[in-house]
Amino acid sequence: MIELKDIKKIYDARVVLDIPHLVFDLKKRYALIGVNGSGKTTLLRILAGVLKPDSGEVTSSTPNNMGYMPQSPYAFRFSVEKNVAIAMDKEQVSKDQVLEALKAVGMDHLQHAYGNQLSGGETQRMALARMIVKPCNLLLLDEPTASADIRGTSQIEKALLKYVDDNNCTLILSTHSPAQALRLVDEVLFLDEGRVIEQGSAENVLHHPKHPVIQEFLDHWKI
Ligand SMILES: Nc1ncnc2c1ncn2[C@@H]1O[C@H](COP(=O)(O)OP(=O)(O)OP(=O)(O)O)[C@@H](O)[C@H]1O
Repeated sequence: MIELKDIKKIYDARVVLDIPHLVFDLKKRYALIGVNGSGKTTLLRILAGVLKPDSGEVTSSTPNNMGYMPQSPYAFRFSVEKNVAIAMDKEQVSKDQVLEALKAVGMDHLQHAYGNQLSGGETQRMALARMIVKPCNLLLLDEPTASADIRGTSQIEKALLKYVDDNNCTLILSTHSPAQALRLVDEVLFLDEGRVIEQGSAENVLHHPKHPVIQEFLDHWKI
């Protein structure tokens, strides 16, 4: 398990993340949901170890071989296939593996294009291929389909689920889409102003929320 104790992140005297205690079960898949600025990225960055909390600690019961995809992934100024291969050590790189990862996210037709000339949705898919080209046991994804269209979203979700199953991997992602959380994860953590205000099965939190803030959030999704 991954355990967070007394985590606080403060910017300009404002507490943007305040998590007294939180446990992630390594066998489960989680979604962080909440409005803009509720602390999803901050929490993911602390879990990934790229941001230090101002207080508290994160501990893990097993060593983590982690993959972290930020909200705006980096695209290098060379080919898409090289952008993906860069995730691996030189001696490990196999062209077939790279192509397979690109195929899984529907990007194989762009393998020779320049990484830095892709659209936003294509860049996101390339970055996801970079994640899934190598095995890991903890995948942290910050809004992995934010720039993808409906077809891209479905391709990414399919590739993600397969990867997580094949690698027995813990998944923690942030999303704005309750429907996506219901498709992908076991548990939802709903964040509001830096606090987890509700946690439970995706079904319970998103179909039977206890907190009025969550109900209001969900009302915006009704069509
Ligand atoms: N480097 C920083 N300096 C000052 N404030 C910051 C910094 N990084 C984040 N914040 C603030 O912390 C709060 C939480 O930001 P965070 O990016 O975690 O939110 P989020 O839930 O991921 O939002 P979004 O849905 O827009 O991605 C926001 O109010 C943001 O303005």
